[in-house]
Amino acid sequence: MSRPRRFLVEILTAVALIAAPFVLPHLGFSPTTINRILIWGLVGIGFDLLFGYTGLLSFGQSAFFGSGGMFAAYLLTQTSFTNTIVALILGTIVAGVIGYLVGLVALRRTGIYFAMITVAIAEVFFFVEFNPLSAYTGGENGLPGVPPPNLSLGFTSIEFTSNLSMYAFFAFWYFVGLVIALRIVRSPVGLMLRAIRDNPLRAQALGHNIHSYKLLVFVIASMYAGFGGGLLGLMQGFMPPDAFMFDTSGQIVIMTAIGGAGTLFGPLLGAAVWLYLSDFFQTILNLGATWKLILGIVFVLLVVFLRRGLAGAIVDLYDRARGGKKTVAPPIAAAPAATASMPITKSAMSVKHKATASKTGPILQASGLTKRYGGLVANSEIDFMVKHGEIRGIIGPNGAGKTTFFKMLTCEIVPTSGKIVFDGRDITDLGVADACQLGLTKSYQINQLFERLTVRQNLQIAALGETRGKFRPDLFKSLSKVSGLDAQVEGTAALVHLTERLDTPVSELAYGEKRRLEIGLALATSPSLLLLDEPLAGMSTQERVDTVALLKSIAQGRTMIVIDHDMDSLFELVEKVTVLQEGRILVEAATPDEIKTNAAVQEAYLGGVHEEVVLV
Ligand SMILES: Nc1ncnc2c1ncn2[C@@H]1O[C@H](COP(=O)(O)OP(=O)(O)OP(=O)(O)O)[C@@H](O)[C@H]1O
Repeated sequence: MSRPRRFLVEILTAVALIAAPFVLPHLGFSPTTINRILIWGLVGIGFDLLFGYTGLLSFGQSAFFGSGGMFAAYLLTQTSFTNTIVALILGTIVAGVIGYLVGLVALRRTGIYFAMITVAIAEVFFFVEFNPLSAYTGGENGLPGVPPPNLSLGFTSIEFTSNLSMYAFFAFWYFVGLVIALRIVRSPVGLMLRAIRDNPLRAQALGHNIHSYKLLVFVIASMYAGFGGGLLGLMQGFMPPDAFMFDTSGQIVIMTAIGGAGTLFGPLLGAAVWLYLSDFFQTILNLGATWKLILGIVFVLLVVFLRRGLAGAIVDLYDRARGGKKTVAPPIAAAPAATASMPITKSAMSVKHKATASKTGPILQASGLTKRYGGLVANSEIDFMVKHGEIRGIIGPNGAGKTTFFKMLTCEIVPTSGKIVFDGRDITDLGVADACQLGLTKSYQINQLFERLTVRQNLQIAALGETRGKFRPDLFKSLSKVSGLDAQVEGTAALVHLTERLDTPVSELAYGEKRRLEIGLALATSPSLLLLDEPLAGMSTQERVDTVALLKSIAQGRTMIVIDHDMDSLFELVEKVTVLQEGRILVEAATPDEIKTNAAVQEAYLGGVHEEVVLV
């Protein structure tokens, strides 16, 4: 992409920021409202990274907004400190440190529990500000006398006192905040945040430390809030105590919901509408106390009718004006299925396997593996071994414990007792991300994809675990500059015959394609041992034939364990088969022919009918 096109968003934003103070007053915006919009827009960028991109709904932003703002205001009013920019930065750091400590606690839970913890934290900070720390925060009086922004150049100092100069100061920082956020969302970390939003469990199973990424974005959002709090003090010449109020957190959520989450610009648009309407109802229409009621109704209408917020509605309008959304993908019928005759392309051959300590002998050994759920024994005393280069099948009636066994092998669940050794290393107590990093991963019985992202982004998420390890805070690195990523993604797409669909959103794929992508995600992590849990589940007859052909091509030079109920297809693929029944091993490592005539297996499947049957 050419440089101007790559920076189009930044350029358009800069132009809009320059034009705003000349255009908005004609639309009824007061200078103070315009500055407030920038402050809320900036705080909202951090909140959008947390909520819109990562899916973490926090009601605790007031704690960081207040802490950062109060710290900067305290420095500027109660000490001899005069440099407003350094005070802002120090306030931002304080908010970040507090965000880190709060995040350590709050991020231990997810969903509604996380949201509730942040509500409680906001209330705790409000109390602390008013009581134990009132000597520093001014209690209910706040901190008056905050100087206007200034810029010390050594030989001279510029003061931003007029409306326009203060706007320029705030607009500059909004722009800096936006550019930083754009870099973040275009980095590998940005993609990881979206992966966590869409499917945190799969992101973890692909080798990523999702807790660290969540903590990182929580701290970033706290810093944006802290910086915004500092700007509020400078704008008003007074740091108000209500910055800590729960209402502050609520406003950020409301503005982001109106403007559109996951857009970065949504909070700015939301703040513009929200603050404009507040002013309009109170000062122009003189609605008295009823203005809040009307504003509430407007909020409900906006959120109900503009599901993707104002930013989403603008994008939809733009698409419509251009004659509908362009689909990059060919129609589903044109997407090639995998066939036995399809050659493995050069790029597919380049998909890596992780190196193992040895190349022969056992790669995986489980001994005495048991899993109990209360009184139910899902797996009991399983001894199991797979050698390098082997393709092993696992069969067993429904509820035999096959999936539970896979979950223990990939460290997704902890065994009640027993031991798992992978490539000479005891992995029994490791987590699923560590197991994946070592080269042991699985594809799921029920698709676990990142539905809102494209096929390319899905494969990138998987491949990033391999190229970057469990966690790397490379916030400012472009995704396109991660070495080896494109080759791994394109190679894997070729291997699972999804090259044509790389830029198609997963939600638009056919079922068979999704199953192939499910396998592709596991392959893109470069596993040295690949586990496939019912890869043929839910497929039509033709799709099964195609997928078996695909699995045969994938199996070349790999070590794999495959669970499936379709024995005809499985027996075509594997060399040895293990049979599970009621959580125990019934037959260990027999050939498909031995399995077909094994009386115990027939009894397990047919419940005691002792005749030779063809198992299907
Ligand atoms: N999280 C859980 N809590 C309680 N019981 C569980 C849990 N997961 C699995 N089980 C039980 O453990 C037993 C084995 O389940 P599992 O899913 O491993 O069997 P399976 O052989 O994979 O079955 P299927 O072929 O139908 O997928 C079943 O009785 C199941 O109900």
